[in-house]
Amino acid sequence: MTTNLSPEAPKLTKAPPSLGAGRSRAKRSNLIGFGILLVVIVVIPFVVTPSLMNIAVFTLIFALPAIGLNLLMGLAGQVSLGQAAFFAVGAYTHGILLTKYDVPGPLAALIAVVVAMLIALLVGLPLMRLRGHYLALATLGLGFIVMIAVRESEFTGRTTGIYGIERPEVFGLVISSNGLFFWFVAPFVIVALILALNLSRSRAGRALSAVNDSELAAECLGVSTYALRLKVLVVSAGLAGLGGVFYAYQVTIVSPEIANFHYSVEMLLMVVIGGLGSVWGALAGAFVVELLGEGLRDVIPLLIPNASGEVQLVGYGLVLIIVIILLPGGLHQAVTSLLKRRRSGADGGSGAKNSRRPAAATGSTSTGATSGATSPDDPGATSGAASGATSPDDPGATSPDAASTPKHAESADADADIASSLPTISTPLEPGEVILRISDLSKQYGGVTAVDHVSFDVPAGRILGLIGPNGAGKTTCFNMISGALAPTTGEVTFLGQTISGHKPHIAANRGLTRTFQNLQVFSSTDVLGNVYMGRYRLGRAGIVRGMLGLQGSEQRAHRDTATSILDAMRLGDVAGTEAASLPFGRQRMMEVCRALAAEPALLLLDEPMAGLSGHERDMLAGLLRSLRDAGLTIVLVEHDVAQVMSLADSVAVLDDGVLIAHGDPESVRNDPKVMKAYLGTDNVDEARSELEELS
Ligand SMILES: Nc1ncnc2c1ncn2[C@@H]1O[C@H](COP(=O)(O)OP(=O)(O)OP(=O)(O)O)[C@@H](O)[C@H]1O
Repeated sequence: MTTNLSPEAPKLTKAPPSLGAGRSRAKRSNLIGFGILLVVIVVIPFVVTPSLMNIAVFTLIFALPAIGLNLLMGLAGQVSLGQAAFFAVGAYTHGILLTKYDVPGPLAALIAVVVAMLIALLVGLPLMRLRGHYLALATLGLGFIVMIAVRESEFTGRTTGIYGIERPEVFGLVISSNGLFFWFVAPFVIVALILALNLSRSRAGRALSAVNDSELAAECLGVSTYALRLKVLVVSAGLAGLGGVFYAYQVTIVSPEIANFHYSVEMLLMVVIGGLGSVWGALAGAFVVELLGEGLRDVIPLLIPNASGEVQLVGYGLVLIIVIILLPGGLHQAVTSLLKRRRSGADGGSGAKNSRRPAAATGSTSTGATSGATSPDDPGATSGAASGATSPDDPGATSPDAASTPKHAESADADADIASSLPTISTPLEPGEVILRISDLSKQYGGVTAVDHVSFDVPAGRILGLIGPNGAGKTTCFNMISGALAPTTGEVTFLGQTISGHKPHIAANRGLTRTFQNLQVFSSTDVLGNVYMGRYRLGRAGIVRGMLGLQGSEQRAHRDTATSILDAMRLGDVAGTEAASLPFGRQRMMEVCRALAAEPALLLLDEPMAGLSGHERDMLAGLLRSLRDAGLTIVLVEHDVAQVMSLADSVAVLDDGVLIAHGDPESVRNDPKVMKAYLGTDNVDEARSELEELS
């Protein structure tokens, strides 16, 4: 059963974060980008015509809200249709403070940005708890509220707005010309670009990308989706507010129209044209939309005489549709595919032979989202992404024995030794003490009782096998333990604290990690990026540190650990490969690596052997034994009864949601109720011989 917590991410192609070889290439590209930008900024005021200068100034002004919106949509997966509201709040606050209260410009700007952020916080606090497109609807409403409020209020100048805003002064020099103003705004845009780039590469940025791939998996690794998204909304509004400040300076009049839906559509268009998730794309998109706006202003009156300004929206709408259809990854996709083609032409295709190189992270942005494969809009999508590797297109994947077994088969001893190369396990309990208590747990789906008043304890440092026929309620039980589902009745306590009814990150941050029956792969990143995400709960750097780029050493340490886990688990050769393109068996092993990277005290494994080759099964079984011996507690849902019986210290059996047996493997194997559940016969001798055959 797949549970997906987030149905709301947009389905546009998103620029993927790479943690493998593409990372240094991205750094180099950014440096080149900033070099070019600096030259352009210095040169433009000397070479362009006044009308182009005007476009250039508005490009920089609107790049700020566009960068913010891009963070919100591309990184946090939240669509906002009201970015103009925060822009307007910034512009109005700044204008009012300057003209009515004579507040110095820098202080007024700071207050304007803070006010925009506070309003975003107020809007986001209730909304970010909801799933779906509520933020889009609410922000759309917010735009109308701001527009009507300023239009109706005397304080904000009604329809006339706030006028008489003077151009800023820097060291006594009035920034009067467009060229000077362009240079005045440019440093702020550069800083915004740096902060946004840092954020998208940071621990928080990677977590948000992971949330967009699979909210459930990210939450189960300790990511608080709500808190992260709320913070990004606030940052995004701050950038919009800053854009509003410069807008107020530039036009010197702030009127209600700036909160108009029209501007929100423009900002949305900037993000989509630039490429969702691409920080540079937001700047490029701002330029294209400003240019387009200027063009449409000239063209529309020729085509439709007496057309109102609103008709321009039709033009934007058409461009939006064309871009979504023809270039879902926007300019970012166009540029990266071009560069990739040139690169592969330059090395005569030799790059493809290097399996450590990320196949898509460096260029192709299309894999996950164009197919919708990782969109949380589609609950089956992530497993689809995973199973994409098992499709008939990938024959190797459907026969994992052939595809996923490393050529150099290692000895069983070496397999069992893997555990010693993994992060140390620290369980705060003595072996045998209760680490997980399940009390009277039930789950009702309408008339279906998936789990029926189940109670059992899991002792620390042991492997508990949870078995049962199809539909017995095993996954539902797992989902309630990990927090993916709220129980109808009952309680789950982990390390003495109640975790049931809380979001999965609560249990995850206490040391409970899980894998999934239907794989939940973070398909927007590479294999290393997936395992790196397992380290999330052990990191400390938040959004601010991430934006300031002050988490390098923490990231390096986690990346090194993730690399050594992959090496230990014989996946080092695919560290830089796009995760969703791995054969099914290796994806499953990667999920196990990701879970182990979290250094859990309790590991829930949902059918970890499914789809593995014989060698991989043996390797995993050896690994689980070693991990148990090292102190890790494991709860294992598995259909391979023989494996469970040989691995588990105790076994719990569910049938039709009811716990029908719980004890050591031998007593469970001989329990008539278990035999009946599995084999449908009360005849103990007949059942026993059939069970023996099965084992
Ligand atoms: N979201 C849902 N809505 C309605 N019924 C559900 C839902 N999820 C699970 N069920 C039902 O609850 C029961 C238990 O399902 P669950 O997936 O937990 O079983 P399972 O033991 O994990 O099965 P399997 O081994 O086939 O994965 C089944 O009858 C299933 O149809």
